[in-house]
Amino acid sequence: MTDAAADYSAWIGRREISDDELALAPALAAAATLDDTLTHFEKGSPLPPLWHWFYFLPRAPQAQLDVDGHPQRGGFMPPIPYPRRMFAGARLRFHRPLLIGQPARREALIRDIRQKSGRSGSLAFVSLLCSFYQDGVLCIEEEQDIVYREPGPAVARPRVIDWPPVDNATWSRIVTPDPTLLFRFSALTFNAHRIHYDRPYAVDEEGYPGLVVHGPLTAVLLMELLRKNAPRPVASFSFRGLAPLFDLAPFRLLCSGNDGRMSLEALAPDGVAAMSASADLMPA
Ligand SMILES: C/C(=C\C(=O)SCCNC(=O)CCNC(=O)[C@H](O)C(C)(C)COP(=O)(O)OP(=O)(O)OC[C@H]1O[C@@H](n2cnc3c(N)ncnc32)[C@H](O)[C@@H]1OP(=O)(O)O)C(=O)O
Repeated sequence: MTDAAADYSAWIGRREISDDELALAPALAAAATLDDTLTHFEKGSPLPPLWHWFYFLPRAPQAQLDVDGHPQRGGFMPPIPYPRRMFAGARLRFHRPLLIGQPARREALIRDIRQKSGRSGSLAFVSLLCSFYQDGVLCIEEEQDIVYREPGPAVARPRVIDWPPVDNATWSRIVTPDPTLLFRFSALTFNAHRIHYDRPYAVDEEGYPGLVVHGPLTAVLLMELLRKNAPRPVASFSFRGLAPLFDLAPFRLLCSGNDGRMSLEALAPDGVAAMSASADLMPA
């Protein structure tokens, strides 16, 4: 790989187009993984928000995977040399639901690449703008932040507290992130990143205390809490990963708000926020 201080401006503006038929099977597999036994899905059903992540899957041949399981950098993604890739966050606007069983298109654009200095060391953020179309109509706009970190000290195993009670106005859920859930989510997204299923790699190579929960999984679980309880569909959603979650202990999801402005959090087993998110519901 190249120098961390290298100029990656040639990657800004790069585009990648991916077409998919939005088959029924991935939606049924996602419903099983997310324990949704109530929603009936068939061809023509609207895809729940964020479930577009189960389509337009990466197609890098096995021979082109890097040691971490992601496609080698230097193709669509810039050849940033920091080895620790993480999904940092995203901001989405939902204009119209994608419909299952109909062709759709994803257009991805590298919008920005920024080098930053954080408490964990040097960071490089790649910001992707992804637009999703069906019948030529823009359905979803998503700005995604992928971060590459330099190696740092090993991350400590999380402390575990007893969860305090929540008030009646807050929707909450405790999630047990066991390896089967992480495996099924990796399979749904065709994400071969080894931190999510290869414990020796996650612990010995990347310094995590356990398997890492996918940021998009935590975001989907927060969105599911909203989808099952909110009175109206979600118009926009944004989230930021603050600290990794692991398969070592349950974590808690919280959602509260009013007038259609919702605040959401995923709390690590020690009670500290690991992801913060916000959502706006469609107007009444
Ligand atoms: C899928 C998939 C991979 C995954 O799912 S990995 C698991 C999910 N992701 C995570 O668990 C990430 C959790 N977050 C972190 O570990 C840390 O927040 C992070 C990203 C390493 C940064 O921590 P630092 O303490 O080093 O950073 P600072 O708080 O000091 O901030 C430094 C500057 O960076 C900006 N920044 C920090 N976090 C984010 C973020 N999540 N999104 C965007 N920007 C962020 C922060 O604002 C500071 O910027 P300034 O301009 O103010 O300097 C897969 O690989 O596909």
